[in-house]
Amino acid sequence: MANRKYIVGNWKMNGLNDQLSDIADIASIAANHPSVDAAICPPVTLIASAVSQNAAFSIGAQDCHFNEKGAHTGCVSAAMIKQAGASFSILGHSERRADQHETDADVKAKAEAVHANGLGAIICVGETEEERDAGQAVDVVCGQLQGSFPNGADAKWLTIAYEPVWAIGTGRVPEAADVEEMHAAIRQKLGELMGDGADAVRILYGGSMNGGNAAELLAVPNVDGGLVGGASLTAEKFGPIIEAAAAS
Ligand SMILES: O=C(CO)COP(=O)(O)O
Repeated sequence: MANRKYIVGNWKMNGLNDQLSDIADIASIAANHPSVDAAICPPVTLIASAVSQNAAFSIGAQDCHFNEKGAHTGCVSAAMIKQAGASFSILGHSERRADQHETDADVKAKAEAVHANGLGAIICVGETEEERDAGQAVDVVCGQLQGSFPNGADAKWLTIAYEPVWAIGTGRVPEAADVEEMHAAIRQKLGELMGDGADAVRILYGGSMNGGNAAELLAVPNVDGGLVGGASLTAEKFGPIIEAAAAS
């Protein structure tokens, strides 16, 4: 049976208090499409307000530290994002792997930390353009998945997001056949890593998804949803993606 579609907006470093109304607008579109799981990950500063204003809508974080507490200036723990009201966190986004030198081992530890706090995790993987051109895309992504894979993984709390680095924020989207190949490879790798439960783990596609291409991407086998950046910032842009998921 196909998995329920999961459409997640990653606001990255965008959003001041004024944009809380966009989250409310997105939450009401989501409420009209109960067959789809939708969520927004605003900056950590907006999590508590977004949760208190939209009780029935899922709000996530974009990262957290793997340690419970301590001398980590500027970081937040899994317990902190939970207390703010987040129900899950994106982890290992390529922007963090690149800018913050996050390793697979860091991402694995973060996933185990969020799970220990009763939160869900979306682990991001994806190849660079150089890696794709060199024919290494599947090996790189499966290697990241293996290295980042948490102990105790279960579809109840774990989601994978395939985000080709070269498709993020560029308007470039891979061919459907390439998305299909990668998602099938991720599904197979999940099978090796966790056995029977692998089919229920949702695998999202991310990278320049928008209202115009969502239907085609969401129709690809093993694409169980989307992780959306730029097109998640307003209800006008994000709504059509939720609608495409509902129609898929
Ligand atoms: O990185 C992404 C989501 O995490 C994708 O970003 P864009 O949708 O802006 O390409």
